[in-house]
Amino acid sequence: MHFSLISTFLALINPYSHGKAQTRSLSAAPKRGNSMQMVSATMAERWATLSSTIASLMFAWAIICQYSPYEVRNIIEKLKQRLRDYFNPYIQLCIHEYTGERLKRSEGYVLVESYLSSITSKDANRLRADLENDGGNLVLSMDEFQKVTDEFEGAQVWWGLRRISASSRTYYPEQGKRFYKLVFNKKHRELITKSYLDHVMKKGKDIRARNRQRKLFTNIPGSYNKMSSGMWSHIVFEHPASFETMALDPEKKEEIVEDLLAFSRNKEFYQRAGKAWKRGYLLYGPPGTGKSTMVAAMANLLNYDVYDLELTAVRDNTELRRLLIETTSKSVIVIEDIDCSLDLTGQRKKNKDEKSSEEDRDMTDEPKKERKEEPKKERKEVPKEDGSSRVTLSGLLNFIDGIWSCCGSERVIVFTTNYVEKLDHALIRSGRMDKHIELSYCSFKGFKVFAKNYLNLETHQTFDKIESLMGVTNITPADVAENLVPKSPRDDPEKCLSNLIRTLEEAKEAADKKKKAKEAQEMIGAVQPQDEKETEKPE
Ligand SMILES: Nc1ncnc2c1ncn2[C@@H]1O[C@H](COP(=O)(O)OP(=O)(O)OP(=O)(O)O)[C@@H](O)[C@H]1O
Ligand SMILES: [Mg+2]
Repeated sequence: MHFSLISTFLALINPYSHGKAQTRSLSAAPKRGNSMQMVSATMAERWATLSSTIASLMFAWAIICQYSPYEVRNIIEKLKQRLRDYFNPYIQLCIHEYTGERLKRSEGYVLVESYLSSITSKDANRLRADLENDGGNLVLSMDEFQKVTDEFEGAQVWWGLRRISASSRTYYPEQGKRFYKLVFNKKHRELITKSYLDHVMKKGKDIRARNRQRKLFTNIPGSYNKMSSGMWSHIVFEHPASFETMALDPEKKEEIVEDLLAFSRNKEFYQRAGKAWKRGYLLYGPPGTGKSTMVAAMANLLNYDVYDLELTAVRDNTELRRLLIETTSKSVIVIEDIDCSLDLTGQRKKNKDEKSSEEDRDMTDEPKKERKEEPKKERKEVPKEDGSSRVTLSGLLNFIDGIWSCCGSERVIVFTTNYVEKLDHALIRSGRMDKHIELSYCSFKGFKVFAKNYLNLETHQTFDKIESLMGVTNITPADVAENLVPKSPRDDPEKCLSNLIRTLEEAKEAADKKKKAKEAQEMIGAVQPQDEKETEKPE
């Protein structure tokens, strides 16, 4: 069968072949009795002829391709492609790594990469492990020229990573252009192009969100990476604080956690109510009571980035607005120690002073004409002329809930302060700072959280003493933590607890002394006027 086909083919393509003579010689061969030798000789000749014919054809094709006009070549190429498509039952879809002028990595490519990282490890023989952008988790992905199979609603698809080698003239000649190739059967076209690709993008987003490295941003110039193009510079946010490790009353802790979770899950509510999807928290209390720690715990709970806004480094209200615009969704924007960040109440106080002096003038007989002519603009917050920040209270109020605050969503704004009474009421009213959380001295319940986390103790014979001492002394969680931290390898839980008891006793003694001194002073104060009267009498 094969021989006849080959000979027919040769006869067709080579009119000068000796097909007939050879056929004749084949049929005559048995008569001569040396058939085997003859067959092999003839086959060798035919193979030689065939290969020389193929070589000639290829040569001719190369000449045609090179010297025929561009239009002809184009037509041939199109015909070839159509012929291939006609017989090919599969569809091929490419997702390239870079879009445009290599400026930006394609989001689709990144999501496919994330999606495939979940299935490649099962299938591909060669894997690649990459660190996430900021040096976080190792992410596995398939290496080049590997293929993995996936299935979706009964349809089978094949993914492959390919590379077109780049010319030496490109900017990244060593990299070439990478792309993912998806191959599937024509009959699944609808299913794959709609549902399957949606599924890939959704799952890719989920995986990316899980592997995402959260960032801590600051607006202090040149503080972190100087390569940062925007107004914020950042580092990876890796604070270990969590609500589990925070020493707080369990009820209070639960209330805060529920409030935060309700906020993050209430997208529909905010949309329905026509409110910007943001929430303000004011954390106040003495130093060392865990305000900054709680900000970190909030960000970790919600899986948000943190923007640490240093108000004194912001030049004016315009810059403040620009900073706000550059923040992303899913973030905690924190202004620490807001009472000492800027003299935000100063302007208002000044206005109040002006107002009161005006009222004073009203009391006097100053001519009314002059007062009417007083330009109104002078009453506005006047920016400072020196190099310091010119952010005003109204600028900050607008930052929190002005019209610009809606560009972006799912944002938590946190102010921390040691002196809540110093703050302007407008700054902390509901709608701006929706929830006020007081963080105070350590309670016994808070101490038990420390004992569990630091010393792995649920109960101990000293706990009663500690409870009674804590009832009469104020000690900050920071001080409790400091006493419970082992300072040397020999420090066991007993030692740490006795350290704490000593600190508590000392604090109690100091408080008692202070109290006695105060009482004595009050006594003196009560007695003094009488003495003074007595001394006055003889005079
Ligand atoms: N409630 C708490 N739970 C757990 N640790 C705490 C708590 N409060 C304070 N700490 C510990 O004390 C240290 C200081 O706390 P933190 O910096 O959060 O206090 P702060 O209230 O922000 O103080 P400041 O007002 O001076 O900024 C932290 O390192 C933390 O370990
Ligand atoms: Mg702090």
